[in-house]
Amino acid sequence: MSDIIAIDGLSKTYESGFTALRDVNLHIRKGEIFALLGPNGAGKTTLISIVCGIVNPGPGTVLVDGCDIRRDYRAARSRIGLVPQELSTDAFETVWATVNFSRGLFGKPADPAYVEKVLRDLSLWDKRKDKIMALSGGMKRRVMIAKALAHEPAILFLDEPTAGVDVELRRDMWNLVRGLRERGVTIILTTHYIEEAEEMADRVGVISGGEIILVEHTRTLMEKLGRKELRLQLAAPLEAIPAGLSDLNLVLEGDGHELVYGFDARHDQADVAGLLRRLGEQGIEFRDLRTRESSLEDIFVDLVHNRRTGD
Ligand SMILES: Nc1ncnc2c1ncn2[C@@H]1O[C@H](COP(=O)(O)OP(=O)(O)OP(=O)(O)O)[C@@H](O)[C@H]1O
Repeated sequence: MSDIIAIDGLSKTYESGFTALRDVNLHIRKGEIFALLGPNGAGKTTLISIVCGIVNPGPGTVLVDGCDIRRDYRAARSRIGLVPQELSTDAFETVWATVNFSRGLFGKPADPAYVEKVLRDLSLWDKRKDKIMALSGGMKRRVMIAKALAHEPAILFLDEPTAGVDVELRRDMWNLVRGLRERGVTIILTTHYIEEAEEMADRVGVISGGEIILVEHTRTLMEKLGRKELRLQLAAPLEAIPAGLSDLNLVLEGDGHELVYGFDARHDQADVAGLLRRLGEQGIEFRDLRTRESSLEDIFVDLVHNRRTGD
C-alpha cells in the first residue's frame, strides 16, 4: 500500500509558546483505517488540524496524496473530509442545502444522486428538508459527516466521532466507516474508546506529550505487548502466596479468593499445566478458571504511563 499522508519532522509551537507537537513522523497508507490514540492534550487535534489546513504548521513537511499542505493547500484540502469534534454548521439552512453547499465549496459539480446516497447511508434522507437547528444532537452529527463526505474525499478524518453519541449512531457510524473503506477511502480517527480502535483500526498510533511513541498494526501490537491472565477461583481463600510458588508470577485478589497468573502473550506456551500440577501438590483447590487477554486499553495505559514515569 502506498502512503496517502506523509508527515515528516513536523513540530508545532503555539503562539503561547506551548509546544504541542515534537518532530512527528507518521505515514498513513492508502485505504487503511488508522486510529490515533492519546490522552487528553496529547496533540491529536493539533495534528489533524494541521493536516487539514486549519492550524498553521511549524517546521516539517506534510504531503496529502502527494500535495504539500503549504504550497498546494487547495489540492491537499480537496482530498480531505473532516468531521470535527464540535458541531459547526449553518443552523438556518436545510440539511439538503448544507450538504450540497459543502460540495460546491470544493468546486465539485452538483451530483444530487451522490448526495442522496450519502444522506440515505446516514439515515438523513427523511430529514433533508429540515433546518439544521430543528435536528437532534445525534442528527446534527450525522449532518457533519454528510458535509465531510459531500465532495467525495479520498481521506476522512473523524475527530472523536463517537464521543457522547448513542449506541445506534455509533453502530451506523462504524457501518459507514467500513463501507467507506471498502470503497477505498482512507480513514483516520481519534478516539477515547480504545475498544473501538481495537475492533476497527488496521493500525494504531499512540501520541503522548506531542510525540508519536508507537505506530503498529493493531493485531501485532496486541500480540507483542499483550499479556494473558489465568484467573483461578479458589475453593478456600489463601492468606498469602505459598512460599513453594513464589517463583511464579502470581497475585492474590478478591480477599484471597482469586489467584491470578500473569504471563506474556509472546510466550503463550506458558506452563499452565505445570502451574495446575504445582497447585495440586500444594493442596490448593480451585472451583473455576478463566483466561483473559489484555485489551488495547491495558496496553495503551501501560505505554503512556511508562512514558511519563520514564520506565
Ligand atoms: N490555540 C492554542 N494555543 C495554545 N495552546 C493550544 C492551542 N490549541 C491547543 N493547545 C494546547 O496543545 C495541547 C494539545 O492539544 P490538542 O487539542 O491537540 O490535544 P488532543 O490530543 O486533541 O486532546 P483532547 O483529547 O483533549 O482533544 C494542549 O495542551 C492544548 O492546551
